[in-house]
Amino acid sequence: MPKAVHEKLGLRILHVEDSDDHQLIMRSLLSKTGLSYHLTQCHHRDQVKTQLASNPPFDLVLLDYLLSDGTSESMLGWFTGVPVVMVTVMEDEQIDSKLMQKGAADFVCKSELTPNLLKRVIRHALDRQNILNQLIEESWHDSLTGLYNRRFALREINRLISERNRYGGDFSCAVMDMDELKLINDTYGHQVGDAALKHLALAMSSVQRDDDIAARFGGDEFLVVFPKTNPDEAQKCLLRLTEFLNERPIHVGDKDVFLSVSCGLVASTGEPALELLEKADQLLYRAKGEGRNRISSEAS
Ligand SMILES: Nc1nc2c(ncn2[C@@H]2O[C@H](COP(=O)(O)OP(=O)(O)OP(=O)(O)O)[C@@H](O)[C@H]2O)c(=O)[nH]1
Repeated sequence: MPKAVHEKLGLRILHVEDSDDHQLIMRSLLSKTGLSYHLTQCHHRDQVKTQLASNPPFDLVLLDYLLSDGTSESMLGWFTGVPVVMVTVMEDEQIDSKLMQKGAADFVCKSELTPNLLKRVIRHALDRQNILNQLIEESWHDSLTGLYNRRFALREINRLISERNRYGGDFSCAVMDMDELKLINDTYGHQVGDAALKHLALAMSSVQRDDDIAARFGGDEFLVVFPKTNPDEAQKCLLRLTEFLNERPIHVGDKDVFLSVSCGLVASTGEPALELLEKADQLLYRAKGEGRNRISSEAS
């Protein structure tokens, strides 16, 4: 059975606490939990920033609520994907629930902490984070094909647009639509239609490069984002996809059913995501209108 995170060797814990005495108490409590850990302690925000910039990511943060220069509430956003346990001098239900809503994993009172309680709080925070990470992962994927979904793809496109507009750098993007899926559904049934969509997803995953992002946008519409790629290079990837589909039909009984896609390929010029996708859609309609099974780009 795989070990839970908290049982693995060397849990990397960051403790943010401005008082030397309370740092010492936390060191002592942790040493009695039986956990195996590496502890980094910081007194103030700047030290935390330095740690975050220079260290491998932490597995858990113990964050004192009240620091010498104010509450540490705003720091909750600094530790994406890492559980943060707030440590405080006294209980306060309102602050407790406010911080939990802002993403804190737990809220514990210094005077109540014992090694056993600390161990349990750490274990629960890590388990909770694991479940959260799984949910986040699932919320970014399409359940039929396993590809990324529209939400994730749009997030990535927006990220690439910001990067491009700040630092420069080409990226391309292709909207694609399976040809004649309605006919496949009507002829062979919806299950075969589903199998066709999964086959296309397999083709996309098989030909994509590591950095490319393949997503199902919905229905029979898909999207590939090609970071750091001009349309000529992106076109080569799409041609590999076409080849894959030409060489590998899906089998329905003793029949081979060949799939094809129509694509609209565009290069980002820094416009907002929806404008970029609208341009790609127009080119996709052109590809459909010109007979399907083709790539339409701004240059073609
Ligand atoms: N099996 C299956 N069919 C789906 C799914 N999502 C959408 N469809 C079907 O896909 C078909 C898309 O039809 P159209 O938009 O007319 O496109 P098409 O038949 O592929 O024709 P062209 O795009 O013009 O080549 C519709 O019949 C939808 O019901 C799905 O998840 N599974």
